Amino acid sequence: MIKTIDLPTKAERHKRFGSVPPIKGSKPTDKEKMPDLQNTPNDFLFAINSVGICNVKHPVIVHSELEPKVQTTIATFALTTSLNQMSKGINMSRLTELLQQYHEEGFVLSFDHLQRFTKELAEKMEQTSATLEVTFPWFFERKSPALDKVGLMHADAKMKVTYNSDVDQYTYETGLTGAVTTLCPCSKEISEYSAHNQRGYVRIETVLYSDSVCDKDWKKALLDAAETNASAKLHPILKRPDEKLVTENAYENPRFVEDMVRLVAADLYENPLVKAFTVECRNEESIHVHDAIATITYEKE
Ligand SMILES: Nc1nc2c(ncn2[C@@H]2O[C@H](COP(=O)(O)OP(=O)(O)OP(=O)(O)O)[C@@H](O)[C@H]2O)c(=O)[nH]1
Repeated sequence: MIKTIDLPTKAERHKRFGSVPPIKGSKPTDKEKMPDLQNTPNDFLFAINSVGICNVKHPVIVHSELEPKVQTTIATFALTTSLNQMSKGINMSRLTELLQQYHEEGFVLSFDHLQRFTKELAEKMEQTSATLEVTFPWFFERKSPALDKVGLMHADAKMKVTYNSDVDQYTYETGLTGAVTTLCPCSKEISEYSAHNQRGYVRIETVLYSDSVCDKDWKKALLDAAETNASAKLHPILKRPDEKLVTENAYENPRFVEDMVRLVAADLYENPLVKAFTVECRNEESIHVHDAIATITYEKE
């Protein structure tokens, strides 16, 4: 049997919980009559390198060399501009206004689009430089090594584009963090049986040559650099024949964190798109409660 409660109306409930009617204010409600504090000129002591909004979640379309070739994913944006010393603030609403405009046109995360976006952003905000940074989970199909069982994996990808109107130039950065298996060479060497192994996280950040930004799938190149140098790849689905292969593969390719970052660095060095890079490997050690970590930063010029 349903119990009945004699509830007051919603308006009465709100009143009882403290809501009060709006006052008849004296300040203007028309946009034209409102003071524009952000655009009030004065000497505000310092120019600002970067001001804007971050942690903005938005759906985007991602193209990929791997299956699925087209996917919709949720990205996290940071949209910022520079600000000169004589302006109090930027017009922040214009940042999300532009994001909505691109969303309505179908926002594909290509360097082409991001390049257009940052230039429009700098113009719309009347500032010399604008930066768009976007991170998103990128999904790709992975087959099991023996039985070809297909499942979806993901890595965390990042794109960053900065436009500088003073020189009419862009900078392009990419990033990817992927998980791999690493098996300890020392443990393999000294033990009668087995070797400790763990999940390692490879984080790669790159600065690309401006003239090299093209249709090539940079995500796949960074994923390959991380995975093909590891003891073994991770898989969403493994049957017994697959598991045997993955286990043996890891044993055949032991890696310290130092080995990982050096080998990934060598692949990035050989990649003609990459001008500078940072590679970090962090192993969640299975024989410790702490992690092992190594980093290399390198500039080709
Ligand atoms: N500059 C600045 N704006 C903020 C800050 N915190 C909040 N705001 C935003 O400022 C918004 C007003 O946006 P503006 O773009 O300046 O509004 P507007 O001047 O009516 O917009 P335009 O017509 O495009 O010039 C509010 O909705 C707030 O979200 C802050 O710390 N700095």
